Amino acid sequence: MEAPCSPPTAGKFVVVGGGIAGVTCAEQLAINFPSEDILLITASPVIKAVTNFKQVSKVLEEFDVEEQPSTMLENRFPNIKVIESGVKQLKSKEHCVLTEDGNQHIYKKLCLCAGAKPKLICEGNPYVLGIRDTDSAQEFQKQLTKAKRIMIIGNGGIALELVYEIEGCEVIWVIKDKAIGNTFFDAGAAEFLTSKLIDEKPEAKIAQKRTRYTTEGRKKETQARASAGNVGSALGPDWHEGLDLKGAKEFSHKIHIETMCEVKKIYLQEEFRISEKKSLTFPRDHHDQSVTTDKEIWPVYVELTNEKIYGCDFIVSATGVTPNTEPFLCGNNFDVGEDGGLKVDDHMHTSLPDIYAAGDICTAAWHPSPVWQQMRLWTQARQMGWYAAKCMAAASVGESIDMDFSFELFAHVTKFFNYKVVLLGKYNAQGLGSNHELLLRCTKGQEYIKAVLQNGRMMGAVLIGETDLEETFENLILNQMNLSAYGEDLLDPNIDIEDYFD
Ligand SMILES: Cc1cc2nc3c(=O)[nH]c(=O)nc-3n(C[C@H](O)[C@H](O)[C@H](O)COP(=O)(O)OP(=O)(O)OC[C@H]3O[C@@H](n4cnc5c(N)ncnc54)[C@H](O)[C@@H]3O)c2cc1C
Ligand SMILES: NC(=O)C1=CN([C@@H]2O[C@H](COP(=O)(O)OP(=O)(O)OC[C@H]3O[C@@H](n4cnc5c(N)ncnc54)[C@H](O)[C@@H]3O)[C@@H](O)[C@H]2O)C=CC1
Repeated sequence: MEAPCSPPTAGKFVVVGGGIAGVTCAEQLAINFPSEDILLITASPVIKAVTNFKQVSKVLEEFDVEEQPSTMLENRFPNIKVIESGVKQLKSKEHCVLTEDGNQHIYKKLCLCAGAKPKLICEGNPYVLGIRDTDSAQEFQKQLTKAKRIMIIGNGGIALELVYEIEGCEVIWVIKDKAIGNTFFDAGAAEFLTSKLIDEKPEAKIAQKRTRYTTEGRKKETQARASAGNVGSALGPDWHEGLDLKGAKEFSHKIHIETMCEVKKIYLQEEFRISEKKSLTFPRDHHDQSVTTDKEIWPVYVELTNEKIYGCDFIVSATGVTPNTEPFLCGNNFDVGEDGGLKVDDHMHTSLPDIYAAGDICTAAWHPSPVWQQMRLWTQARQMGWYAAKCMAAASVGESIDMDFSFELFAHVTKFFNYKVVLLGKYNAQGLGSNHELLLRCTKGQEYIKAVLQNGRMMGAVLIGETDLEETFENLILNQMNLSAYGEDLLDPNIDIEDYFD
């Protein structure tokens, strides 16, 4: 029997999770309260630190992420103490968390930043892999080196990155939608990008921001695992840079896309043999030499809802994430969002006293700005962690603060298919209904620009390629200037629109 937690008289600020959200929150608390001890409890042996942070415009930001041993964080902030152990239970009434190492920790204010885990199409099948942290990415790479054909399910960030990066292996890409990349793009942008997939020649990568990983202290850490049952921190931008994503053969992209369908049934080899069903060969065009033959026997077979069956070496389920809430829910009456996250208000406060949440684990349940939406991304994890710390600090001295400016406008910079991609505001006209217009400019192989307008005001934009328009568009969305008079000039490449709005 565990001893009951003592009452919350001398509790500390406690943060759970060593990802971007948790580390940013702990750092900010440490700065605000230099004479208090801040406890960071994390299941993973390494933490994620934001370095070289640069505010490039009002809302767009750039930074590197370093995976570091937790001692580096403690050295930088002597008042942060890191405990490497998973939280197994939260007793919110007693203001106490219990960790797997058998200890209990009393908090005065707690911030839950335990991230999320892959939402797999089926649990417990050894041929279905998810990618989240360093361990799962390495396992995927190991399997890929032996693979002749894999299947990728899902149409979001991970799938987009994988189909472009994988070489030397046939890829069957199964998507529910008509066009690729539905979480980020409309059909027009998808068409612009698709030409890159058919391009057989690998091209030089453009210089872009990289996630840097420290090697210092990492040797023993790479062998270490997150505490039993827990995942490590999520990977971030350019997670695949250090991995050689090459299959068993010598060629670049070989991708077949099955659109508007899902997985109906997965058969193991023997099950499939008994079923006497027939699988298809890899679809090829006339000048294509297929690497696999009709005679191939695969470890696993997938029947799709369009009745087609393909065999493959393994399946990647890149089908989104589920917030890591289990250890915190039992016995605690949290309000939980439809996506399974802990609902937080505009001060990152959950529905329970003194408990905050930030990053992938939470569901933003405040009334958002008309041009902001939550997406489980690196930048939002940092912004939420930082703002949660500010709110915790203010509340502990009886003050209140205004919502941080970063939640005024959704802004995401990333790279897909070797193009720089900037997404702003309601970039896909999300929630705008039919009452909006789109302005488009596209130069094949170079750039794709889309502006979303409603009642003459810019509500969002997609900028693919080196467009140099992000700051101007960011300002136009933020100041909600009436642009009706400019019409199509707005995207005319012969007009320098920055001059218009200076
Ligand atoms: C493959 C991949 C590529 C991505 N690429 C991008 C990208 O290009 N751009 C972008 O913006 N975003 C990207 N993301 C998303 C981004 O990485 C996440 O949104 C972000 O890192 C979430 O941060 P977090 O701190 O909320 O959670 P996490 O990074 O998941 O951290 C959670 C932490 O909590 C710990 N933890 C979990 N359970 C417990 C427990 N019970 N007790 C104690 N500790 C616990 C974990 O060990 C971990 O340290 C990518 C994600 C993946 C998986
Ligand atoms: N460059 C970037 O910004 C990147 C961001 N990420 C982030 O990492 C996280 C995980 O990435 P993803 O797994 O790609 O999630 P995601 O949320 O980006 O995409 C999930 C995709 O899976 C599809 N899907 C869901 N259930 C399905 C089912 N049963 N069958 C078929 N398809 C299904 C959805 O329609 C969607 O296309 C996300 O938060 C994502 O935003 C990941 C990689 C790159």
